[in-house]
Amino acid sequence: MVEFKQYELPKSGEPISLTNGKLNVPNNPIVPFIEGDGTGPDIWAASQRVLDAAVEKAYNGERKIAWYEVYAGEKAFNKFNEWLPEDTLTAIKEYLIAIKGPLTTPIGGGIRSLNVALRQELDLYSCVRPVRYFQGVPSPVRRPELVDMVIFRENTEDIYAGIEYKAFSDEVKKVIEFLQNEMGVNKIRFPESSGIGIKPVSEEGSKRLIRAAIEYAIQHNRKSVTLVHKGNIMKFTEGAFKNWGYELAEQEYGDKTFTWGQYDRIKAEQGTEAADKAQEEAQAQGKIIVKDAIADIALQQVLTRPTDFDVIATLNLNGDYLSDALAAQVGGIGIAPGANINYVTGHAIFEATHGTAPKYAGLDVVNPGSVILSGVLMLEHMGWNEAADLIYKGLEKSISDKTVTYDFARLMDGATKVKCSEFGDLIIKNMG
Ligand SMILES: NC(=O)C1=CN([C@@H]2O[C@H](COP(=O)(O)OP(=O)(O)OC[C@H]3O[C@@H](n4cnc5c(N)ncnc54)[C@H](OP(=O)(O)O)[C@@H]3O)[C@@H](O)[C@H]2O)C=CC1
Ligand SMILES: O=C(O)CCC(=O)C(=O)O
Ligand SMILES: [Mg+2]
Repeated sequence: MVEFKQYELPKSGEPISLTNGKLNVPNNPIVPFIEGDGTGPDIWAASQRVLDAAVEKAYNGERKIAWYEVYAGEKAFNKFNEWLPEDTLTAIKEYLIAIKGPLTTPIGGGIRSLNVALRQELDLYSCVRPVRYFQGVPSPVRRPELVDMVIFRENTEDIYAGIEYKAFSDEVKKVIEFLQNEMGVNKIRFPESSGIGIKPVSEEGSKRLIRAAIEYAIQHNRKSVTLVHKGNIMKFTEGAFKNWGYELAEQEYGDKTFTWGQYDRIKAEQGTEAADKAQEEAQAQGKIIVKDAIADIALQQVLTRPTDFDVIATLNLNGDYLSDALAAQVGGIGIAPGANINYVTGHAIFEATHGTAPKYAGLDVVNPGSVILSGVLMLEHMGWNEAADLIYKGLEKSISDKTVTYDFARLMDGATKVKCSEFGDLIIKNMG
C-alpha cells in the first residue's frame, strides 16, 4: 500500500498497473493531475470537464476517471513550502499515468525547471509530440493539411541535465582550469568571463529514444523516421546520436527498416542507381526509411517540404525548438499536445507543449486545446478510444463553427471569440 508523507490517499478509484508491458486500466482509474501555474488553473478546469464528459458519454457512466490532485510549482509552494513535494513523485510512480498543466521556470537563476525535474526523476525518456492539422484551423502556411509529424524528443539528457557553471564562480574557474590544463583546450575565447554548460548524450539514452520512435513508426504504419541532429558541429554528442540511430535500426530492426547508412554503403560500392533501387525496393516492401537531417536545414524543410517528414527522433534541445516551430504550422501552441513516456516502466505524464502564458493568467481566455488534446493522447494510451474520438469530434465541430478562443479568432475571418471555459463547454456540446 502506498504511503504519502503529506497527501491524503485518493478517496476513490483503483490504480492502473502494467503487466508484461501491457497496461491494465480499471473502469475507475486513479489519475493524478497537476493543475499548473499561470493559465494552468483556467485550462485545467476546462480540460477536466471535457475529459469527464467524453468518458461519461462514451461509456454511459460505466467508466469514470478518479482524479487525484497532486502538487508542483506555485500551488505546492504555497501549500507545502516545497516546489515539488516527494509525494507527487510517489503518487505518479504508484498510479503510473498522470496529466499536468504548465509550470513556471524562472530565467537566468532561481529553481531549475520542475517540468524537466519530473521527466528526469521518473525517467520519462520519450517526449512524444504529435503535430497534425485540424480542418479550419488558421495557419501561416499554404498547405497545413500536409503536416502530419510525430516528434520523439529525448527527454532526460543533453543540456537539460543542468550541468552548468556560472561565470566568475569558483566552480567555473575549476572547470576552465581543468579544460585548459588537463584537456589541452585552448579555444575558450574569453576564459575569464565565461559560464560553462556541459551536454551529456549517451548511447543508452539515444538508442532507447530512437527505439521508441521506430516502434511507434512500425505500430502506426509510418513511412520514415528522421534523426534530426547537429552532428556536423557536435560530433560526439549529436553526431553520435545519428550513428547510434543507424546502428540500432540495422541491428534491431533490420527486417523492418532501410537506413541511409545502408544507402551510402551501397552507393559507395555499387553506385547511386543501385542505392536508389535498394531504397525503392525497401519502400515497396513496406520498410521504414530511417534517414537523418541536420537540425538547421530540418527547421526549413519541415516548412517547405512537410511530406518528407513523418516520425522525427531528436535530442532534447532540438526537440524543444522543433515542437514550438512545428506547432505554428498547424494553428499554434494553443493546440499542441504531448506526452512524456517511459515505455519500459509504463510511467507517463501527459502535458501541453506550451508554457504558463503568464500575461493571460486568471483571465479565462487562452486555448485549452493543448491540454485537452494531451488528455486525448492519454485516453488513447489507456485504450479509451471511444472517448478520445468524441473529443476530436467536439473540437472539429467547434472549429468549423468558428467559435474559438482568441488565438484562432484573431486569424480567422468571421469568427466568434469565446473564453477558455466556453470553448471547453462547446467541445462538450459538439460531441453530439
Ligand atoms: N512544460 C511546461 O510546463 C512549459 C513551461 N514553460 C514555462 O512557461 C513560462 C512562460 O513561457 P513562455 O516562453 O512565455 O511560453 P508560453 O508557451 O507560456 O507562452 C508564449 C505565448 O504562446 C501563446 N500561448 C501559450 N499558451 C497558449 C494557449 N493555451 N492558448 C493560446 N496561446 C497560447 C501566447 O501567445 P500570444 O502572446 O501570441 O497570445 C503566449 O504569450 C516560462 O516560465 C517557461 O519556462 C514553457 C514551456 C513549457
Ligand atoms: O520547463 C520549462 O520551463 C520549459 C519546458 C519546455 O519548453 C518544454 O517542455 O517544451
Ligand atoms: Mg518548449
